[in-house]
Amino acid sequence: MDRIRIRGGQPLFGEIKVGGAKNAALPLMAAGLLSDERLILSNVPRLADIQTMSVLLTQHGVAVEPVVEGGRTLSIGGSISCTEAPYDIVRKMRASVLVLGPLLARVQEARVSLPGGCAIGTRPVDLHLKGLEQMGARFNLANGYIDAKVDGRLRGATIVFPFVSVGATENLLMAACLADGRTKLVNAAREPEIGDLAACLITMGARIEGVGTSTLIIDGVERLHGAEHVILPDRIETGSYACAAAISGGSVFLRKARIEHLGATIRALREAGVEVTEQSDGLMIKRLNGLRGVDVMTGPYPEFPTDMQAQFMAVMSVSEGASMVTETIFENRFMHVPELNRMGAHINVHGASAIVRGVRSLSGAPVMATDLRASLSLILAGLAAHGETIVNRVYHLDRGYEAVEQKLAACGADIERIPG
Ligand SMILES: CC(=O)N[C@H]1[C@@H](OP(=O)(O)OP(=O)(O)OC[C@H]2O[C@@H](n3ccc(=O)[nH]c3=O)[C@H](O)[C@@H]2O)O[C@H](CO)[C@@H](O)[C@@H]1O
Ligand SMILES: C=C(OP(=O)(O)O)C(=O)O
Repeated sequence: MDRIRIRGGQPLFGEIKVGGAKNAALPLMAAGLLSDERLILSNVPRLADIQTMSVLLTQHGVAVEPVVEGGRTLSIGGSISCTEAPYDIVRKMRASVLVLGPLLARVQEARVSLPGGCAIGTRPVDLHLKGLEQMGARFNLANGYIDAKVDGRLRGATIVFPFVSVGATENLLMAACLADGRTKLVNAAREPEIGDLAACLITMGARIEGVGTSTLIIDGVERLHGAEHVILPDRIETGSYACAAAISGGSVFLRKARIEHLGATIRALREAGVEVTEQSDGLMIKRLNGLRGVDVMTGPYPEFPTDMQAQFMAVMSVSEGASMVTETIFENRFMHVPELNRMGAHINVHGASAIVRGVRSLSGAPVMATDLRASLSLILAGLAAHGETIVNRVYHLDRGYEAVEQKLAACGADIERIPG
């Protein structure tokens, strides 16, 4: 297994290009199941999760091919010959469940492995299933699989989500595009990745209103056609590298970063003493003086993203004063805390909140990455720490960050991958 070695203490200067958003690319690829015609997606990041979704779509019989060998544009298309999403693929990536809505809408049946929990929480899919049931789907849960069927087309329905779910909103939005009649999704998630998915579906011929709001109205059509779509830049990758500049000091230009998707993250960084300036084609992040503790609470967009919580906590661990970091989305997303504490951080967890008392410096140590964003928080701590940090279990990182060690090294970080 690969590891990442960091020798901390170097300020970062330079430029990092932000890639396409993983959490937009995955549902967009699943949307490729909604039409026989080709969906051409560009700005696709090179990530393990994208590879997993490609394998899954191929398993359904759909061709996923780069338009130019080695390029970042994928062509997805073809008829569906198999409706099973097997355990061996779904266990690698929970977002695999996003094929359920499109398969039911397109071919009226699906057999999808239940995703189960992961390191950050139990993560059920009950809202996905309840919504699809309201649209006429029938489910049988047995042997770890969701067996789903619908007689004829899915039917439009009014679905009121009891709380905000990104995945359930995406699954039902895609299903509703080919349903018979009008679907109303109330209390829908408003993450920019959902706006990106809706924009692509509209280009494919879907009729969707309310994009960007918490009520989506979809008038089903009989078929969708091919389209070309450019995936939006990854706001979590952007925020993660902004935290790298913050924790290391220096100044880094994040090319392609879009300020409008980063409101809560940028507010927190600015409050902590980081300078964030919008420039043409990106954001300049500078940290010239010390950092201050800031309280943050995660929540659905536009609130502070749970996917930035671990990285921001690493920054808080070396900021002056105390800060309180509250996690409201996932019940177990503090797995990075004991690892940060092993590096000299002073963090106590009380229920859903972590009290971070800033320390003057961290010290390098061997640490274990437990999930995707926790991995990056340990890399950030390593950048600020004295001495050497080795981050183990880098496969989590590879799910969602492309060439992280190369991007940071290009800005002066002493970081390398040690092949395992
Ligand atoms: C591939 C992708 O885009 N992943 C993102 C997506 O995950 P994902 O779509 O899985 O997250 P959700 O928004 O659905 O989850 C929010 C909360 O709702 C709960 N829940 C969800 C569905 C359901 O049927 N029942 C239920 O109880 C979850 O356990 C969690 O506590 O949004 C999360 C919240 O912003 C992000 O952290 C993930 O990076
Ligand atoms: C939690 C994440 O992804 P997933 O929902 O795919 O586990 C993430 O991107 O931080």
